[in-house]
Amino acid sequence: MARVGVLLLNLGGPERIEDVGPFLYNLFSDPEIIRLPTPALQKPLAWLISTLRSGKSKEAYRSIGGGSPLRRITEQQARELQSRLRQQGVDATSYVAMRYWHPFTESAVGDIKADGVEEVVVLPLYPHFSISTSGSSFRELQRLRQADPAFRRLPIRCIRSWYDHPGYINAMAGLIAREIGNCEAPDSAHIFFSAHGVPKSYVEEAGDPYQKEIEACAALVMERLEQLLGHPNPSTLAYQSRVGPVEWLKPYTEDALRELGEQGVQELVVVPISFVSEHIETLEEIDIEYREIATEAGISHFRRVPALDTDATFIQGLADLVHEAMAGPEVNLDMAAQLPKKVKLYPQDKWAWGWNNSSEVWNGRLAMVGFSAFLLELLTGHGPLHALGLL
Ligand SMILES: C=CC1=C(C)c2cc3[nH]c(cc4nc(cc5[nH]c(cc1n2)c(C)c5CCC(=O)O)C(CCC(=O)O)=C4C)c(C)c3C=C
Ligand SMILES: [Fe+2]
Ligand SMILES: [Fe+2]
Repeated sequence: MARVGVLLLNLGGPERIEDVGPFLYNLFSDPEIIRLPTPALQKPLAWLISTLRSGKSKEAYRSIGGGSPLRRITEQQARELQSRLRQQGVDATSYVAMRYWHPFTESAVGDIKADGVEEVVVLPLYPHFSISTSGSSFRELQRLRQADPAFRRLPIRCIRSWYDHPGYINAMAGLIAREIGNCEAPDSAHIFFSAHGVPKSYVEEAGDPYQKEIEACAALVMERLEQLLGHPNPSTLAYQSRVGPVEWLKPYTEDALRELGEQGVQELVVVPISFVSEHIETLEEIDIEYREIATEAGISHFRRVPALDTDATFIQGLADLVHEAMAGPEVNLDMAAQLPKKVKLYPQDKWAWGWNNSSEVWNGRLAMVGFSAFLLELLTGHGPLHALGLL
């Protein structure tokens, strides 16, 4: 029997307050999170944004006990999945690969090689594919594989997304049904799916399938829930956690909550749909910020369905996914990261006159150069603006 390494991908989170700044710097250094036309500006901008954001982020992490529980929960999921697979006769060892904090992807790959694993199943702990999450981790793994012949030789089977897998859908519907059971009026409780957002351009310009997968997933969960409860409930899907000035997927969670309040909704059951573990966005953003907004909007009963964490049906669902991947063909990282349509992922370089893609790119580049020069002058205290007496 082959020794199988099950590589679980996740985002990672700061474990202590001092980690918040460096964690944010790693996150914003990733071109899959902020896409700049000029790669040389990625690191300076990551430094600037992480410095500006870290106060707000630190406050949020302080309010949930000083750090993210993501590593602890992901490692627990990994242990439970490993023992489930071993009980089912698979010689499996699970590994956790975080994208922006410890244990980093590189160290998980080092452990896989040291343990003499013979084949790898890559399982993102994101049910829905997004360029910014699974896509980014697949690319990171691709870079490591290209640089390392020993890793490249290992057969690899990647699971791209699993938003419609019965194990996951059943587990989600089961948790929601339990929460509905605690409601004052179970038949009319409003189910509110709050998914993590992404910038709208990811979907409309880069062809990110994330929104489609979220919508299909919410519909499947509602279908299964109706079977479990024996009645339909009203539902809403909205997107949370917007960062920065650009437009993200809509409706935004805060706006949808206010609208439901205006419509007279009294009892809300919030479902964190794109997350499979508790973390800052569930514990702080939903439980504290959105609860406050909902209460102000007149929603008197605000309940939140817990994240799946180590729910037994969910862990069995993950084990099924691994079995199915092992029985199927090799799926390499390129295949897993592929987008359905190639739109303007990296903007064109060729110059063309007029108000078009190319002029937008050059406007962007010139603005970035100007902005960096301004930043440099602010930091050093020397430059043309000082010479002119403007700074
Ligand atoms: C499906 C899940 C996620 C998507 C999609 C996603 C996209 C995305 N996120 C940011 C910016 C930030 N994300 C942060 C933390 C964070 N995000 C996710 C999940 C998704 N992100 C997780 C699991 C975590 C870690 C949470 C923890 O407990 O530590 C943060 C840091 C926290 C904060 O300051 O709010 C930022 C910033 C962008 C820009 C983006 C899409 C482009
Ligand atoms: Fe995020
Ligand atoms: Fe957030």
